[in-house]
Amino acid sequence: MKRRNEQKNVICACMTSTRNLGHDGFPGRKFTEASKSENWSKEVNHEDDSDILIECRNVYKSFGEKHILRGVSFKIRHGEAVGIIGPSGTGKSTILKIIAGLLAPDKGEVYIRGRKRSGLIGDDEISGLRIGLVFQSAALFDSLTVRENVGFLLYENSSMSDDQISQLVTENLAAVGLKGVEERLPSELSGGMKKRVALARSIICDITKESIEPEALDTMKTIGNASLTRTS
Ligand SMILES: Nc1ncnc2c1ncn2[C@@H]1O[C@H](COP(=O)(O)OP(=O)(O)OP(=O)(O)O)[C@@H](O)[C@H]1O
Repeated sequence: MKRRNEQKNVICACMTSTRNLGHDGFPGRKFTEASKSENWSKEVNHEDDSDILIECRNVYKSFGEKHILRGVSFKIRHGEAVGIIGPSGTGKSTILKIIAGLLAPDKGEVYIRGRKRSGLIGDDEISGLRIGLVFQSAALFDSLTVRENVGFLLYENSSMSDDQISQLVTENLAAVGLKGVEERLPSELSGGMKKRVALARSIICDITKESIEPEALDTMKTIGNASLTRTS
């Protein structure tokens, strides 16, 4: 994954070798020395906290008797791209859902750009935090073409013409390395291509946010299972 723009920041949850972090001039930082979430707090000390975009403080989350997150604390700074690494079922997606406001923590706090997230994503007071999601399952609409999936929000909620939307869709697909797939159905794509289509859908929301109703943006953010969160 390469950073295209200094203003974009990406957090991802994945199962990948730690050696992939920090390559290609890409600032990687490892939270986890072990899979347990209580070890996620290890991080480099910075003197200046003014560039913190996302901060989790002592976050706890259980599902019934399963204590998944036990005091997770970390800060993510402007310009950083951070991978959360760990075995399946250790809570990577759970912490992303909490950051994005799809789940509430049992205890602890999440700050986005210094603002405490005290509710879920649909709450008025936190609208406009501009967190985009790409879902683990891609969460594409099976019966819609790639063009319709990526432009979904715009077709439904903007005043843009079909031609304008179409052009934006093509540009955003090209930005994620996909060309000539606009008229395909999701079933005709590989798993990786589906993920990139989902990423294009997330990016298009950000680029065109001025022309979209705020409530529609919130709706778009809540579909599916998050594996990657992007803020700008
Ligand atoms: N809504 C839920 N209800 C009950 N249990 C849940 C719920 N969501 C997640 N869990 C449980 O919490 C644990 C952590 O799930 P999570 O999806 O965060 O793991 P993960 O680290 O992202 O896993 P993977 O790498 O396999 O995607 C798992 O045991 C899962 O079964």
